[in-house]
Amino acid sequence: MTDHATTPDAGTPEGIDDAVRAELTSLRESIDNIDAAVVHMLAERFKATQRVGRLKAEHKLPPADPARERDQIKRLRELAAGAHLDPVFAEKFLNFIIAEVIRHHEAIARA
Ligand SMILES: O=C(O)C(=O)C[C@]1(C(=O)O)C=C[C@@H](O)C=C1
Repeated sequence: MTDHATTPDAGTPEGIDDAVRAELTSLRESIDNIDAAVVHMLAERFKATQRVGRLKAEHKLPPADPARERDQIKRLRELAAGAHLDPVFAEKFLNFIIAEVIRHHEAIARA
C-alpha cells in the first residue's frame, strides 16, 4: 500500500523547504486518519441501513422515506452551519449516501 502522506509526487516537489514539507506531511497524516474514520463510520452506517433494508422488505415498507429524509437534511444542514461546513455540501453528501442506501434497499426487496 502507498503511504500517501509521505510519498512525494508531482504535487509535492522534492525541493520544498524542510519545515514546509514537515507541516504538509503532518497535515496529511491527520487527513489520512480522518479519511480512515470516515470509512469506518460509513461502514457502520451501512451495516445499520442494511438491517433497515431487511426490516422494510420483511414488512413490505417502501425503500425510501421522504419525510425522514427531509428531517435528516434539515438537521444535517443545521449541524453543518454550526460546524462551519457548507450546508449545501452537507446536503449533497447526505443525499449521495441515501441514494446508495435506497439502491441497496431496492435490491434487498427484489431478492
Ligand atoms: O430511515 C430509513 O427509513 C432508511 O431507510 C435509512 C435512510 C438513510 O440512509 O438514512 C435511507 C432511506 C430513507 O429514505 C431514509 C433514510
